[in-house]
Amino acid sequence: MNTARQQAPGEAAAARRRTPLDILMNSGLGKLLRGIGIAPRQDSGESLLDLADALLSLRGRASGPALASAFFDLYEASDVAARQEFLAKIHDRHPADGKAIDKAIAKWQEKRDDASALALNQASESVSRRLINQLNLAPQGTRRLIDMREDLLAVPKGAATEGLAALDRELECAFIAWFNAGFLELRRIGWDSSAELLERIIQYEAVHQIQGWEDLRRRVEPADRRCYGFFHPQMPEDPLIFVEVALTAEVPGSIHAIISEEREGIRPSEANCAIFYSISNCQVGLKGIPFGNHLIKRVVGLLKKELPHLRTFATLSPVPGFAKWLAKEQGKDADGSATAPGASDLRRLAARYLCEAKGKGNQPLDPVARFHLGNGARLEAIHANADLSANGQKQSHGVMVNYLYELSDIEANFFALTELGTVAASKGVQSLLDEPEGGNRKANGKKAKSKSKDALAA
Ligand SMILES: CC(C)(COP(=O)(O)OP(=O)(O)OC[C@H]1O[C@@H](n2cnc3c(N)ncnc32)[C@H](O)[C@@H]1OP(=O)(O)O)[C@@H](O)C(=O)NCCC(=O)NCCSC(=O)CC(=O)O
Repeated sequence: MNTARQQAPGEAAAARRRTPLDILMNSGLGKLLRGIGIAPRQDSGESLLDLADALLSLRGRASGPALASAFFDLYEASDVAARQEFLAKIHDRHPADGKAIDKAIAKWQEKRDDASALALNQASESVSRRLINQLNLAPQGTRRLIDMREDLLAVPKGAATEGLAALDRELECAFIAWFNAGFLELRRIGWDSSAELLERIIQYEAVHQIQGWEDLRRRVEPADRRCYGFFHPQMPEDPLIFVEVALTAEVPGSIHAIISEEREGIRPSEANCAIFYSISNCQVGLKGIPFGNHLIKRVVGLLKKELPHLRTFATLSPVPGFAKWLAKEQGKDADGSATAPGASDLRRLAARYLCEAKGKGNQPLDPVARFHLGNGARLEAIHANADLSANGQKQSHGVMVNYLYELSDIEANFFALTELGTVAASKGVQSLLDEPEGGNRKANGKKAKSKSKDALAA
């Protein structure tokens, strides 16, 4: 006998209209919340705050993960304004407990032992950090916290507050610990990887756009092509960062040689070089958590093991800030609309830009140079007409460069950059810098602050 009750007209629609908050409050958890005097209000920015309070007061109880899950259901069903309102208020809602800190300091001054040091540490732990740890217990908690930080980073600069900055610092600190490279899995991504993962690779590629499935296939399937990513156990089909590698006979001087449809493949046994030609961070919410350095070094290690005959590990990299810098040098609008000089002049100017132009903290101005040189690589070669795509022309007048990863030199290169402000550059690049001034160079008499490997070793 069918005992199912017929739904009255409109009942189904009413059920559909029930918000995640209604559902929560009608569940066992809702009863528990009411039992401890917490009754979230309907306005979702406020009810998120109420639910966060409940989570904090339920510390240590078995219902924590279920409540964390309910919190995220409500958070994700809220519009971006309500989500950001919650983020703006939550940190300030729970200021540090000054009395508890004073008491712990007094105890530390009296005893100066491990127990009082630990008590001081606990007393000064921010409530936001506790909340983050509680939320991480929800199903997919880490992934959902990353998305939450993406919301936080999207708050317009004008609306930034100290509370938001403090919450961001707490999230960043938690992520630095959870995404320590030691916990991450390095995996090869191939044509046989899941469709979900491959779709994400197309979406996340930030350097040389992937023009659909066939283009992707050319980058991950042939024996002389590799793609590797770092994965977190909670996000097995969603990479944190990935790098595309070409196995080649020689170090290439143009991107066409690597991604063109007509290129002729080689057998891995014939390859001398592993060329990193595209590395992309994937998760906006993990901004500031560095993975790239570890990824490149781990991939070099892996390839050396698999193909011990490989001699050269280098990149073929864009120079994204070059056209803008050149326009400024030439006194044109800083929109990159400078007239491009001839090829040899371009290489000389690019050498100056990469070795001498400095930004914040006296670091290389170009973001990609900052990344590779900061990893201890050496600026090896500069190529004109190397990226003829519209984007390549716009950002660097077609210039691309090779950074060389010579594992034995990495520490010295890094030291020279950070301690002396000196860019490690090959003899070829050095000679570009030494060419007499002319054309567009401003006569400022500045001496090149870069050294060849040999000069550094001397
Ligand atoms: C290169 C990275 C993996 C480095 O990651 P990090 O975590 O170390 O650094 P980050 O992401 O915080 O970036 C530092 C600052 O540089 C800026 N930045 C980074 N890449 C940029 C680019 N291509 N054009 C303009 N700005 C760029 C960031 O916005 C940020 O600015 P702010 O500090 O103001 O917020 C990543 O930045 C990234 O995915 N970039 C986009 C893709 C890219 O350019 N890849 C490198 C070129 S390919 C390549 O070189 C070959 C290869 O290696 O395979």
